[in-house]
Amino acid sequence: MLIVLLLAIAVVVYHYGINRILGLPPGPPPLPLIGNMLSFRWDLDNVLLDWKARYGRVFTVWLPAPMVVIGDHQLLQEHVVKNGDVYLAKKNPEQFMDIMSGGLYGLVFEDNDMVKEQRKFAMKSLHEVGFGSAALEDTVHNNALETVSRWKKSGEEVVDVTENIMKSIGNVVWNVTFGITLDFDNEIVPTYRRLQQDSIPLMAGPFMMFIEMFPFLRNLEFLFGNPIKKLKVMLDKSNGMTVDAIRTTEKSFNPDNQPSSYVEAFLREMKKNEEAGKPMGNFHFDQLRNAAATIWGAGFDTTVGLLRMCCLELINHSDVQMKLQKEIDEVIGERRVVNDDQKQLPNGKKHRPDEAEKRMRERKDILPAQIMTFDQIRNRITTLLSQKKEHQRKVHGNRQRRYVKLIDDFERDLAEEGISLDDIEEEVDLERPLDEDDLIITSGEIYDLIYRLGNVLPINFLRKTTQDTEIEGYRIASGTTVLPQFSMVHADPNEFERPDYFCPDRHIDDAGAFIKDPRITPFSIGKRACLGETLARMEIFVMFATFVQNCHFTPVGKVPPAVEFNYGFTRSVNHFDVKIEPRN
Ligand code: HEM
Repeated sequence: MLIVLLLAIAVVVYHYGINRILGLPPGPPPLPLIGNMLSFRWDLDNVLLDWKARYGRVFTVWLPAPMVVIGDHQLLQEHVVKNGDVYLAKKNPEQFMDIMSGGLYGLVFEDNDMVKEQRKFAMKSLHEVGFGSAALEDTVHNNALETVSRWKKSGEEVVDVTENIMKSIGNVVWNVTFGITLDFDNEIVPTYRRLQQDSIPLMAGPFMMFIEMFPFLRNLEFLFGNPIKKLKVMLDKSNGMTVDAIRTTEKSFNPDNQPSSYVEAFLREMKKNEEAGKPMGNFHFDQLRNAAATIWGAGFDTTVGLLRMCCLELINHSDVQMKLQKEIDEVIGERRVVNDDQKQLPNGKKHRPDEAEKRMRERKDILPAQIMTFDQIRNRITTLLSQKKEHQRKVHGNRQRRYVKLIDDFERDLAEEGISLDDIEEEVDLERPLDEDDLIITSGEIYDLIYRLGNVLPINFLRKTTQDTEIEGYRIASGTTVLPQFSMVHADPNEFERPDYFCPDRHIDDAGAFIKDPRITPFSIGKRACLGETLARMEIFVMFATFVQNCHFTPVGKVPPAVEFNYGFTRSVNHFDVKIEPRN
């Protein structure tokens, strides 16, 4: 009787499809227990794009639990961005978090009830401790300079760029997280990275995916080679390092001072609650330890991986490297690279005199030679243009007109406010007009290579709908797991011609100007997008432009190493060596 019943259920499920029965969008038929796991590959986007072509812009995949996949630019904007609150919650990996953190804490997989509060606090604190500030940019630039000065001395030696990039980025993020300035050659950063790299294959392995669906498997881990026990040993070490760093910060922490790191901001909040006799709520030590570990972990390997990939691509595309060098020589020359080199001209709306004054006060200490008046800017642009060769004149002509127009608009806006240019001319930076529009090839390279093809997260974090909603006519019930797979857009041939092909020119228009592309969203979208975007964009630009300005990268042998990836939660290029010659 039971067999007949099971057979009848199987026939119904086969005939109607499990997705339809459960009210989910269509998708590849899943197998019992393992769903669509047989089709799983770490470079999942190509598999997902095939399914998108077959089943439509929204579809269901079982890996091994069911999830609704959205990998279409328009749909991501219409739903995940516009209905942000519906996609605010994560489908948290509870078993994994129990093993790693002892519960749902931190800033990626924290309990959904604390997301709004903790994100808001983190954003405020990170801004307070220096995101977007000249001081932090200075730290990044100093680390970039230390890196290139070591590379320049490498002579005939073969260089693994990872070591110094890792130290640079590690020092910056450690500083932002704990307020501790490490020696460039400290042991903490490499040890942490080793632990991170050794634990990722265990964390991202199929066993972890299955225990989320079948938690009882945790008791049978001995059958699978004790992955949890092995993982625990490494996690205890890295958690211990986080606790040690927090304790060091605590020793010098003074709640009356402006916090210099996320940990100090958190400690101040704890103290404030305690003094006001308020319950500690979510501002307790477990949350502090996990949030600090998240900022450190999320901000470290992602940026290191992308900068390594840049160096590898430079030796694979020597033509691009030459163009980048030429552009950086012309636009920046030998002066220090600043993040504002990639920003738009001040248009008078964002840069009111008080703000300009603040920015210039911050900058004056570090960039004394670069302050200029508007007249000097006009003169400089004119001189610059007159020196250009015929084929460059067209591009620069466009830019000159744009600069002069922007300056005129700025002047008019100020006049409306009763302020004259003379009042603020002292505060204008010579190099500000030499912006993203000038560093066209550099910006195109960063956009196409790092932001479109870089793809550090092969599978984005899963969300869980907070209320019933509808996508493409399908009713999506509250609590449904959704994968907002923005990287599918970057790899979609319907969006980008020959998407696998690295091509900075696709971001440059016919008039030679750089165009930002809203379809490229490497920091994800909606209300759970990356919290470190401001820092990451600055680090990448300042470091990368400083590398190109100072070093020439060549392959060790005749043939450059292949661009191949290793996968875990994150994706990064395999080990490679280069030779580096100094450029100045
Ligand atoms: C180039 C470097 C980076 C890239 C490409 C990157 C990308 C991402 C992506 C794709 C997410 C997932 C968003 C989602 O769930 O939809 C994320 C989350 C996050 N990132 Fe980044 N990130 C980078 C650097 C950083 C840095 C420097 C920090 C901090 C200093 C940081 C902190 C975080 C945090 C805290 C989250 C979790 C946000 C949440 O779940 O609410 N990231 N990042």
